[in-house]
Amino acid sequence: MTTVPNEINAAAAKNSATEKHTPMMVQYLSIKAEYPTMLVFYRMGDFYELFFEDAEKAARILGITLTARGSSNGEPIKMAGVPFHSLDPYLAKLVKMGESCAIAEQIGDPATSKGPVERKVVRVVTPGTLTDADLLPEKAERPLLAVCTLTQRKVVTCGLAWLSLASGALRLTEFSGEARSVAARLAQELERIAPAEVLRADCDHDLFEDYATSHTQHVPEWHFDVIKGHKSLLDQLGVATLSGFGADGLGAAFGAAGALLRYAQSTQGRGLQHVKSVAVESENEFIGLDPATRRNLELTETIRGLESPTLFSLLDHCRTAMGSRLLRHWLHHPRRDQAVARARHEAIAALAEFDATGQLSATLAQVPDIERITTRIALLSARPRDLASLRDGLKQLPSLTRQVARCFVPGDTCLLREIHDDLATPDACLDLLVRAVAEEPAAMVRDGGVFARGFDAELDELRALSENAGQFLVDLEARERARTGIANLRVEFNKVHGFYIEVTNGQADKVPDDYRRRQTLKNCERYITPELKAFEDKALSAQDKALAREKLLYDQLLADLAPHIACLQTIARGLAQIDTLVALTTHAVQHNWCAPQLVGDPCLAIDEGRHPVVENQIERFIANDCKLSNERRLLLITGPNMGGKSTFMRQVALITLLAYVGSYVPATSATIGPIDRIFTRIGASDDLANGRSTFMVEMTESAAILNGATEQSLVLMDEVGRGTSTFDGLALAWAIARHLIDTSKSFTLFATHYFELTQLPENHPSAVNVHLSAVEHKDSIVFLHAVQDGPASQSYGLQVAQLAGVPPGVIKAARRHLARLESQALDATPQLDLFAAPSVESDDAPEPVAATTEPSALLDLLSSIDPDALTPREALERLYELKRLAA
Ligand SMILES: Nc1ncnc2c1ncn2[C@@H]1O[C@H](COP(=O)(O)OP(=O)(O)OP(=O)(O)O)[C@@H](O)[C@H]1O
Repeated sequence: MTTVPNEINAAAAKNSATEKHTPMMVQYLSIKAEYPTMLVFYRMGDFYELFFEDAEKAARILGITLTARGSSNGEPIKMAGVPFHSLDPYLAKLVKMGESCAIAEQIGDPATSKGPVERKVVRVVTPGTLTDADLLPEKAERPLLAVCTLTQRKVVTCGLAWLSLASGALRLTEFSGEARSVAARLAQELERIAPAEVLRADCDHDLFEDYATSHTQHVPEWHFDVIKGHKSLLDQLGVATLSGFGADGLGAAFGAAGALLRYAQSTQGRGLQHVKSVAVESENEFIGLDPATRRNLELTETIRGLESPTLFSLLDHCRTAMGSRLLRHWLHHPRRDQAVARARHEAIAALAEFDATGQLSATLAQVPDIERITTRIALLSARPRDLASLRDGLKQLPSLTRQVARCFVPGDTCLLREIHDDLATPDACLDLLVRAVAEEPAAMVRDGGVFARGFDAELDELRALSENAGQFLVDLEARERARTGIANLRVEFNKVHGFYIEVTNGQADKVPDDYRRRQTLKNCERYITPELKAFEDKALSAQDKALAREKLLYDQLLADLAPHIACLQTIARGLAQIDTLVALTTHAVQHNWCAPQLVGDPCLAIDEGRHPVVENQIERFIANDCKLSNERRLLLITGPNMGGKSTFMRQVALITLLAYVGSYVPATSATIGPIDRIFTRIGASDDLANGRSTFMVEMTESAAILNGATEQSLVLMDEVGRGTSTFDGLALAWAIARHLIDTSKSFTLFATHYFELTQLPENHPSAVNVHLSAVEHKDSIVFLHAVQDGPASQSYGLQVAQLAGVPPGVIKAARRHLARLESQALDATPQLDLFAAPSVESDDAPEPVAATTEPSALLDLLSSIDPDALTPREALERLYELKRLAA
């Protein structure tokens, strides 16, 4: 984390640091004092150099050589540099590591400068304010987020403002409560928004304890002033009131917006003319997904942090980066409003029915990232090739709208119609681009050749002058050869000496008087004539003038495109939506997914559901039903390890999520009622970085579920309680399940290895036992992966261990120990028999299962067994015998 000192500190640092330094170092240090937290790249000739600690840090991160160059103030100057033409890949790497960089260019003229050439920071690159195509990931946003907290009578209000500078999307939200709950919500929001950079007031500490992963900038508290923030939002959006954006009544969020806009503008060195609207997100807009759930469901990242296989990598058939980014956003932001999802389902149905995906995909593949190009136009950083590809992309719009129009009835109001209207060709903008930009322009304006012929008469004239040079030189060469009689005379040009006539030494006596010597080489002399000199002046200045003219025209072109920014943003939005819908349709059609029905009554009825990612990875996936309703709210899922419990639970959550995202789902039918949150407590993982053990993580996540789950929540609980001792774990699992049934009344899938819990349904009719089936075959076990009614009959733990390759000796010892444990369990109370009643004191805990057999019969049998003489199979048979006696 870094701190920006106030101006006074910066000035003091500057004064003391600049004593006894060389003039160049004085200049460097004064620039550095203005950007104390950033790596300063200082332009020197063909290199950008970093000095002192910056050099050490850059050398470490970038793997470049650290050298020393002379000394300043008695200290050797540590230095590391990168060539100017390959700056961007280095910046990309630094920004990825969370560093911010300031690029200081030479802006003075070396010829007229006394002392070091004047330098100025012309570009600031920070993780959350990137717009460069080379520095940004194509398929993800890198938002900048500001957090403002206000406390009044122990109630904390937390306002968030976040901006994706590359797209211009600005969003606000606000929430309040007691400090602890606000901190938890903040952690949740930070996980959802995943900012690349966070701005916070330098005095604001408490709420951030849990969250230190993204790059944090501390800025002065007064940047978060609520009234000033409100004013800067009004100015930014060019409106007199924010009511139209649903932002009435916000406070802290305005403070955050103020700090955010100030910071974003300062990094760009200019206003943000593409940020013209703001969206206010309310707490209940989206289906709540806590950080653990986002991770467990592997939406965009696997639990191990890989990019695939995830739900996103599976569905991302998008042909544009805009579509991929929107798909990623949709997956993390399913809306509670069923109408939004339903509109998308209808669009998918229409695209599939009219078989429109193939053609649309092919056309979309020709479309560039119009969203980001538009932003670069707004920030005046668009390159000539951006404009050429924008032009070519806009030319695809008529074909796209024709294809979309096939899929709805004229007069219909539907999502496809809205998209169709968004994709109307912006004729004036396209016409300007077609007229202005050369078919294949140079990469940089400074190289010339950006504008099309016929766009500007003056430019065409200047170009003609330098282009006609070729013919003039050919003619001149012929004329001079004839005049002098020197057959091998040549007229040529080089960058250092300009135009010249070259005559070999053998012909020197034929050189006329008006030839002036320009350069002497070993075998020849080079001359200039008054005629050639006059031509040279004209041609070279025409070239310079043409370049200057192109630069001027380019600035003008960007200014002329500015009024089209809003319209281009609308087009980008339409393109992203149609691309995402086409991708979802493509997957649905290829994998036989169905349209889910979203209904008002509480229910979750899935027929033949599959796990979208796993079904793609294995040959024969067994489809399973899941039925939940008012009367059937909790499924207790038992079954062997590896039986498919986690897969089943995750698939139910993913199908629910996909339905609300607006996608089709992997099932033959799915009817789903209102859902407000999805909670998951799956798998045990240590969070050692935050000092929390497996069990602590498990209980923290369980606590969040018990406190947050409602009747409309979907809760997945996988083996809760296994992180502690058997009795503690069992007791906790029992009590948690009961709370979910009686108090939360959520739709719950509860997988457990504690067979005692399978007795819950006896006293709680809304709980139901199901199990994943398996059969024993010879000495091994075959998983059927089918969900069936009733509890599992046994757990097959040892068989699974054997399958996993645990050495036979260990398995044998485990069998012996198991037999011993089970015989002890028959003797002792409380018993360890996994089918016996729990030792939990509970008003409705089931009665202990009474042993109906005389203990002596059991003991007799037990004492007759010589465990060492038994084969594993015989041991198991004895075990069953014992159990039969005990039943
Ligand atoms: N419905 C299914 N059809 C086919 N294969 C499946 C199915 N469900 C799961 N599998 C396969 O079984 C493997 C184990 O599944 P899963 O992890 O869900 O089991 P589990 O019961 O949760 O095990 P544990 O109790 O050890 O966590 C999966 O990796 C998958 O390959």
